[in-house]
Amino acid sequence: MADQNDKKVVKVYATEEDVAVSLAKYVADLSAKFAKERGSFTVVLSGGYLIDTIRKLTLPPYVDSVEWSKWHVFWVDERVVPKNHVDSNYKLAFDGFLSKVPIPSGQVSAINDALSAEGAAEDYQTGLKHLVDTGVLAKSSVTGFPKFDLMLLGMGPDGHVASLFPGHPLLEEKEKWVTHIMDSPKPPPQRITFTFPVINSSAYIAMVVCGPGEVDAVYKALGKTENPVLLPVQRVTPEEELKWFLDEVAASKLQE
Ligand SMILES: O=C(O)[C@H](O)[C@@H](O)[C@H](O)[C@H](O)COP(=O)(O)O
Repeated sequence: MADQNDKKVVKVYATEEDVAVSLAKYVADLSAKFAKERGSFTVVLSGGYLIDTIRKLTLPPYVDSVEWSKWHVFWVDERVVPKNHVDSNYKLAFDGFLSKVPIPSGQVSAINDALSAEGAAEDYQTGLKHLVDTGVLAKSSVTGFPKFDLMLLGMGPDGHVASLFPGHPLLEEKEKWVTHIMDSPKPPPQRITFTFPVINSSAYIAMVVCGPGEVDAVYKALGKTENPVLLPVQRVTPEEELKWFLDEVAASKLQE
């Protein structure tokens, strides 16, 4: 098996606008590749600024050229709140992205917001199993976990990804595909999240970080000094490629 570092690409763009332009092309190219190879494209979104950074996909040429009918959309994590709540990652993605592109609504897998955190995580996992059984969602021949085509992830200032926070026992989950957290240090406290075995079984991951908030975390994750304890983001190792999209501000400590 290739060294994980062979799969890591770090790209630094002058501005956030340049990141957005380049990210749209990356996503559109992968959409075309998987639509052709598999007949579907399974895309996982996170919350946070990521949704704003994929805005170019909602504009020409992509809004007209991407095969949106092949897309199946999921969330790497979701807050356990109603879908119309200001904290909902579904609402964030709907308002900023999904309402502007013609993805069939039946192919958008939101959490069931009528359930408890535990129930919603189980229900989401059951939905994923069904999609693996019907072949919409691939399965990793390496791990046996579902293999999403592309995850679009953001990172928090503490190096968290999804709702997997530094020092939290959920970092060690090895069996479940989707789990729940009742004590998220970032509000709101109740969330559901994909686990590392699922994140790391995906084919491609774009890690998108712009602006000043995560400068130290980017440096810890990608700088020359080794940390005694890995940040959650440093545990991210997809099967094909991990591509970091940084602007010069986020990468400023790396370039010192
Ligand atoms: O629900 C969440 O909290 C997000 O899905 C989370 O994974 C997010 O992507 C990072 O925390 C970065 O968030 P910011 O963009 O808000 O810094």
